Amino acid sequence: MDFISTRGEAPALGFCDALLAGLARDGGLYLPKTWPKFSKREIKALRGKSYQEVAFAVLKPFVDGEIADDALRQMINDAYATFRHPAVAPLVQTGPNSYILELFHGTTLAFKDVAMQLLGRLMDHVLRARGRRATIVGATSGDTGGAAIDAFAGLANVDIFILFPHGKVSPVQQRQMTTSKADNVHAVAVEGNFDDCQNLVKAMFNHVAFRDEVALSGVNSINWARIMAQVVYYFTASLSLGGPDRKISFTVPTGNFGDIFAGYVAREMGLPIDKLVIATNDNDILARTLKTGRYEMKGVKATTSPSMDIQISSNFERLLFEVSGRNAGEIRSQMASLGQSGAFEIKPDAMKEIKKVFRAGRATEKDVAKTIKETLKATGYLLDPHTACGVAVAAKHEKPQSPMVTLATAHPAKFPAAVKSASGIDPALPTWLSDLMDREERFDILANDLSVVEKFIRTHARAGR
Ligand SMILES: Cc1ncc(COP(=O)(O)O)c(C=O)c1O
Ligand SMILES: N[C@@H](CCOP(=O)(O)O)C(=O)O
Repeated sequence: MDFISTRGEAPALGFCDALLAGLARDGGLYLPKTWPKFSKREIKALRGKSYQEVAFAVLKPFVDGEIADDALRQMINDAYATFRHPAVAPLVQTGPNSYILELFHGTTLAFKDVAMQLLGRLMDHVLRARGRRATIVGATSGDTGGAAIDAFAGLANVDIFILFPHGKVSPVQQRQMTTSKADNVHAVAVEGNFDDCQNLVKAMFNHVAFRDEVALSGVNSINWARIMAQVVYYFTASLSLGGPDRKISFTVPTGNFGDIFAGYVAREMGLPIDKLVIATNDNDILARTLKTGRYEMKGVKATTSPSMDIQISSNFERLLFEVSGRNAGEIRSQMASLGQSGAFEIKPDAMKEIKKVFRAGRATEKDVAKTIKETLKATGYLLDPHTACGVAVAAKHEKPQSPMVTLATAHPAKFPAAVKSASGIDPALPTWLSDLMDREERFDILANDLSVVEKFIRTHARAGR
C-alpha cells in the first residue's frame, strides 16, 4: 500500500518508509492512498476475538506484507502484554446507553500507550532490519512524552528527545518524562506552550539538512502508524456492543485530533459509526470551527486537562484533505493561511462533509469539575479531567437508541490535584509508579528557539556520526 502526503508534493512511500519518515518532506501528513474496506461479514468474523487478534486483522492491510505476519503478530502480542488489563481496552457501562472505553491500562496510564508500545516495536524492527539509527524528536503536552519515553528507552538504534512546555504539564506527567535512567532519553523543557513545542518539531522536519543529518523520525500522531494503532479500539468497542449490526457513536476528548481521526478511519474502513463527537476543554478551536467553518487561533489557556491545551490541531489537516476530495492544493493554501494569519476558511462543501459525521462541544473548567463530582456520585466512577471533558460533552449528544462510548484517555492519578479538588478523592498511582515522585529528575531547559534546540539535539544524538 502506498501512503501519500496531504500536501501532494512529497513522494508516496510504502509502510516502513512512512513509519520512519513521520512528517512528509513537503510538511504534509501521510495517509493511505486508498482505505482498506471491511465488509459486514468480515467485521462479524472478528466477534469474540482478543484485542490482539483484532489488532492484527485491522493493521495487516496497512502493513501490506512489508513486515512478515509472524513478526507483526509477535510485536502486537508483546506490545499489549504490557497492559495491566486482559482486555487491553475494557468498556465500562455508566448509564443505560453510555459507556466508557478505558484506554489507560498501559504503563504510563494514558491512551498514548496503546499506539506507542506498538510503534516502539515496529520502529525498532525496521531500523534493525535496515541497519539504521534514528533520532526521534517529539512534542508533548504531557502524555505522548511519557508514553514515548517508556516505549523507546534503552533501544539501541534510537535516541529520543521529548520537548514539553516548561511548567505546563502535571507533576506526574513531568516525572514520567524526567526520571528515565536510559542514556538514549532526553527530556527537554521548552520555554513555551505545547504549540511552540510542536512547531519546533515540524520546523526540524522541514529543515531538510538537519533532518537528514540526524536521521530525524517522529512519534507524534503526525506519524501515520500512531493513528493506525488507535483504529483498533474503535473496532473492539463496537464489536463488544453489537457492532457491526448496530451503529455506535463515540465522544473523544480532543487536542491534536489524532484519536478522533482514528475513529474516522475506522468508519472509512466500514465500521458502522454513527457520530464522532469532538470534546474540547476551554481551548475550543475545534468546537468553534465546526460552528463557523473558520479555523481561527485565539491563544491557549491553561486548564485542568493540560494535555488538551492545544490550538494547532495537527491531524485536522488529515480530515480537511479527506473532506476536500483529497485536494492537496487546497490544504497547502489553508496551511499557508494558518501560518500567515493564524486562521483559514473551510469551504461549504467540505463543512457539509464534516458535519455528516462530526459533532463538537466544549467543556468549561466548571463543567469538568462538576462532571467529575456528579459522575462519582451517580455511578461511583472516578474520571480524570480529560475524560470528564468527554463525558460532559457526550451528555449533550446521547440518543436513546444508539450507544455512546466516551474514550477515557487518562487515569485520574495522572492529575491528582484537579481530581481531588473536584471529588475530594486523592487517586493513588498504581504500584509500579508508587515511588515516581521520589525518583531523581534529569532534564534540560531550553529557549523556544529552533537553532538552540537543533544544537542541543546535534550534540546529543548519535545518528549520523
Ligand atoms: C489524556 C489526553 N486526552 C486527550 C488528548 C487528546 O488526544 P488527541 O491529541 O489525539 O486529540 C490527549 C493528548 O493528545 C491526552 O493526553
Ligand atoms: N496531548 C498530546 C499532544 C501530542 O499529541 P500527539 O497525539 O500528536 O502525540 C500529549 O499528551 O502530548
